[in-house]
Amino acid sequence: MSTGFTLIVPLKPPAVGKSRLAAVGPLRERLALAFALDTVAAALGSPEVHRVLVVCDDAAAGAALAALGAEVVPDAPGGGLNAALAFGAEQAHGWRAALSADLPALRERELTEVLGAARGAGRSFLADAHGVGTTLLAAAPDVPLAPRFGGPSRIAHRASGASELTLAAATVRLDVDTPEDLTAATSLGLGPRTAELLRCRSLAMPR
Ligand SMILES: Nc1nc2c(ncn2[C@@H]2O[C@H](COP(=O)(O)OP(=O)(O)OP(=O)(O)O)[C@@H](O)[C@H]2O)c(=O)[nH]1
Ligand SMILES: C=C(OP(=O)(O)O)C(=O)O
Repeated sequence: MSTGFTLIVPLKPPAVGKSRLAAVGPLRERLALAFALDTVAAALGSPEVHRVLVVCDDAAAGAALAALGAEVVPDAPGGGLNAALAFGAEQAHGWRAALSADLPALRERELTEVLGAARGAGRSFLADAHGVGTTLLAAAPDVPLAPRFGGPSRIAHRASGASELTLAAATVRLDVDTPEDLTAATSLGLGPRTAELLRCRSLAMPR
């Protein structure tokens, strides 16, 4: 069995996800997919990653992610984020980590460092850039992932006994929920698909 991680990446259908980005207008749906593509492409480049399993009900998004090399399974439980993650985790063995799909600045080197650090604990997590949520939750072989994402999940993961990872890893922490987060991710350096989409938008905008 490979010793690399299986990453479980949950993705809401882009047509309904990223609602807090409504202010960007009709580009929101394409941005949601571009974030996921940049996240998965960077993740697949990490030598710590053996497999990326995306849990998503949208056929077009699933096909685009599969073309990058991800495996895609439908969100069969349909019971929200933690149910989707638990379902994905059931289909993986060995080291597993849940990773948010909205990390458009993700750098493979930083993800590699975080996953390497996660091997020091049975179950561990990385808080988001705001220090409120979680972007990554990892578990050793035979340790249940027991995801508690959603809202103030940093405190929920701590309370559940997971160890908090303390690396800086700015690009792994920066999940984009709001236009302000998108500005912050742009400063860190966006992945190519998200950057291209924003470049086309700025060309289309009247000066
Ligand atoms: N498969 C699946 N993924 C989900 C579900 N809910 C959230 N996600 C994904 O989980 C990650 C974190 O979710 P959020 O940051 O809240 O994303 P979101 O729900 O698209 O954003 P908002 O509409 O602004 O709340 C993102 O990658 C989402 O696409 C779900 O019910 N099923
Ligand atoms: C799902 C989460 O967060 P958000 O909706 O803020 O991205 C989380 O951090 O657990």
